[in-house]
Amino acid sequence: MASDVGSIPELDQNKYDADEQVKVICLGDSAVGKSNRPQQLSTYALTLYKHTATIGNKTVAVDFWDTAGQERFQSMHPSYYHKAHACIMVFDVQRKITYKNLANWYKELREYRPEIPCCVVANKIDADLKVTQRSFNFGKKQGLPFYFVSAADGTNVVKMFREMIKKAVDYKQNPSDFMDEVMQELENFDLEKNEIHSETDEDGLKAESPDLV
Ligand SMILES: Nc1nc2c(ncn2[C@@H]2O[C@H](COP(=O)(O)OP(=O)(O)OP(=O)(O)O)[C@@H](O)[C@H]2O)c(=O)[nH]1
Ligand SMILES: [Mg+2]
Repeated sequence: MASDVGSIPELDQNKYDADEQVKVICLGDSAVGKSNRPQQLSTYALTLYKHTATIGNKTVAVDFWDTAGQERFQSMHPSYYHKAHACIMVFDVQRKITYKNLANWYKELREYRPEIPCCVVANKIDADLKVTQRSFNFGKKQGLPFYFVSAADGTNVVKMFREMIKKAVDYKQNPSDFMDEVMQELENFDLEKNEIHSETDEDGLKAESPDLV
């Protein structure tokens, strides 16, 4: 599924001067289709997909974090959750156990990231379109957005990713978790500091000037 992000027309990998930068993580059992790749040996525990999206008039650099293998232990390393701004939880509509396990993934997510936006994705609907008539209440109970998706034929993938990127940006700019508020304050502070430096440079007062160092 994550590899499909590359086909989003608004995404342009060459834009690096983004206005905002967010981290989005994927959670879910093995083989639900998080990476949408034919079965392969899990050589790397982590794959990072870097993309640039245009949301409104802003360019957003997105780091999509995807796992391979680690989720078989039913738990992720804390660094996976660190500073994530949104989470996409995936299950396979063909395998009930992957739906049941969402509760465990969600519990772990909330231990590390109590407030970030999260959604539930029912993947592989191409295998049996009838499933879209069924209701999967886990997401509803938690008040999470829900998407029927096929990573194989692309149904709803772009829509879901775009909506989650937007939510990630909104969250980053307006965090409801205290530590995240502090992080955002620090980032703004750094930005202001850099602006002051570049203004100073334009005035010809360079940092290497001996009396300023
Ligand atoms: N029919 C169908 N098959 C899919 C879809 N998405 C993924 N698959 C297949 O499901 C299998 C598992 O997909 P992966 O993307 O490797 O699953 P994963 O969740 O990344 O698995 P791990 O990397 O082991 O955690 C592969 O054989 C994919 O081709 C889909 O939307 N429809
Ligand atoms: Mg994978």
